Amino acid sequence: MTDFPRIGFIGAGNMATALVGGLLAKGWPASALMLTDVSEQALSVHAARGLRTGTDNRELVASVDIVVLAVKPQAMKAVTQALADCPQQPLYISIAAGIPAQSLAQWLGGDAAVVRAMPNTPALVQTGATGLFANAAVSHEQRVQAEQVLGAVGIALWVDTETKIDAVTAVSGSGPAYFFYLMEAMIEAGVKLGLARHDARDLALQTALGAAQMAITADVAPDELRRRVTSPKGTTEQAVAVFDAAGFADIVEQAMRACAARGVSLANELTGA
Ligand SMILES: NC(=O)C1=CN([C@@H]2O[C@H](COP(=O)(O)OP(=O)(O)OC[C@H]3O[C@@H](n4cnc5c(N)ncnc54)[C@H](OP(=O)(O)O)[C@@H]3O)[C@@H](O)[C@H]2O)C=CC1
Ligand SMILES: O=C(O)[C@@H]1CCC=N1
Repeated sequence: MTDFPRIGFIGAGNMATALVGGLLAKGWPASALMLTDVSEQALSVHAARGLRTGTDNRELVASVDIVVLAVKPQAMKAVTQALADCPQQPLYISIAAGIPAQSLAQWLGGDAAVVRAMPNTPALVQTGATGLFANAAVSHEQRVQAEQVLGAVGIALWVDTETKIDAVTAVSGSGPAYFFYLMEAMIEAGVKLGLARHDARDLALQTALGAAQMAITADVAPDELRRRVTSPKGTTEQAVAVFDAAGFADIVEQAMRACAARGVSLANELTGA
């Protein structure tokens, strides 16, 4: 094995593109990355920067150490069943929401080594957050490899039960969308308050970056950081009161519960459980 395991991505869409971009930026050699997709258009951006691309998933399995299954959950059964009789035994890393490792291993022929990973798109800029779960067929060396790949583009942590992957999906897999949604809303509100759109955008995004950076580096929790912004009888207090009156924390919890529940219902729909 080289220092950089060869990684093949089946599905060259949003998440695979974010992971590949993050790995390249981190110094992963382009020669160790390969992608397949049914869409030539999805592959063209990768081919243009010198990566190996193709449409034959079995050929990809034969030429890599790790196969990242990066198709939509709805396509996963057909994609994996078509690989069941491949003689090679790579490590499979599925990034699909919902689909259990046991179903994947069964579709892949029975005893495949499967890591379920739930990454997120900030992997593109090395600030990804990934939860990992390994089935019993995954060796210690393969666990290290999975961590090496996902850890190259952000933080990667193991969860001890597979059901927690749905919770990871609710927090960090889908999480970037929640923050983008808040950014969108803040920009629109800033414009309504009289700012030029580009100023509202610059201020909102820099504030998101600054708040995340502070929350990560501070020695106190986010609630204390919030209190430090909230002067008694001041302006922030008024904004927070409006959030509270609308049930902000409850809304966030309901949204995240719906997200995690969709992981479960996807599994039921797509595995016949
Ligand atoms: N987007 C995100 O933020 C995250 C996504 N995920 C998971 O990642 C997976 C991919 O999501 P995302 O990247 O957003 O989806 P995309 O639809 O952007 O990418 C999937 C790609 O796979 C292609 N594809 C379909 N069938 C095959 C096949 N048989 N062989 C090879 N490629 C095929 C699709 O082509 P076509 O469109 O023509 O069908 C598409 O280009 C999903 O399972 C999702 O749950 C996990 C974490 C975060
Ligand atoms: O929305 C989805 O289903 C995928 C999984 C997590 C983020 N995007």
